[in-house]
Amino acid sequence: MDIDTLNQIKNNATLLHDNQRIESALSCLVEKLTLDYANKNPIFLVVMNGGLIFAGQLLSRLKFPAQIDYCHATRYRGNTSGGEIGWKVEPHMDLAGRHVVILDDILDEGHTLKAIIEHCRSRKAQSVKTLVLIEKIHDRKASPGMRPDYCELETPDKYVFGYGMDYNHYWRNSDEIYIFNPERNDTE
Ligand SMILES: O=P(O)(O)OC[C@H]1O[C@H](OP(=O)(O)OP(=O)(O)O)[C@H](O)[C@@H]1O
Ligand code: HPA
Repeated sequence: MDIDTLNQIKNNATLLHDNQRIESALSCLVEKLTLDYANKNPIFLVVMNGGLIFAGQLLSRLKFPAQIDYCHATRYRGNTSGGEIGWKVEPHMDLAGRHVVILDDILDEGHTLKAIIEHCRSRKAQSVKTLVLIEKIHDRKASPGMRPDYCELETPDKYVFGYGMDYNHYWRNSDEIYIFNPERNDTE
């Protein structure tokens, strides 16, 4: 995609959460995680690539000891609708007996988190919780009623990008979250 088109995608998008809103969501999450994990020696398992920005901004604010690992499972591959989940990198650390918090950018249909939760349980984690920046509201969840354990932001059932979430592999670097407007672009 050329640079003009990519700039147009962002100019034609609708701002959903500005940086101030995201910062206050991060502050709430820091409070909750501190209450729940300060004495638990947790592992934050970051789901690449989408969890990268959120993890960097959030985890550096935590004032208690924690370990960070990552994994990479993908099902969108730059598209705006998901396919089969594929593991690219499994968690490296020994999860047995540990409190694991899976950190990702978005819970959309939830197939990604569901697969990672099952993986952590199969490796005998003592507890497994989910922490996402944003939750998409619709009734197509991988398990009916599936919700993240920690999350402060919501989006309607639209494709969103920014703050780790990509449009066609771009714009993860935006510090705000936007709704993609397909009708204003001739890309899809
Ligand atoms: O709830 P779901 O419907 O499963 O979708 C959420 C997942 O999709 C995105 O990852 P993607 O597959 O695009 O990989 P990426 O992070 O490498 O872009 C996002 O980062 C989540 O991990
Ligand atoms: O709305 C989305 N935006 C970016 N990545 C995603 N992965 C699942 N849903 C989305």
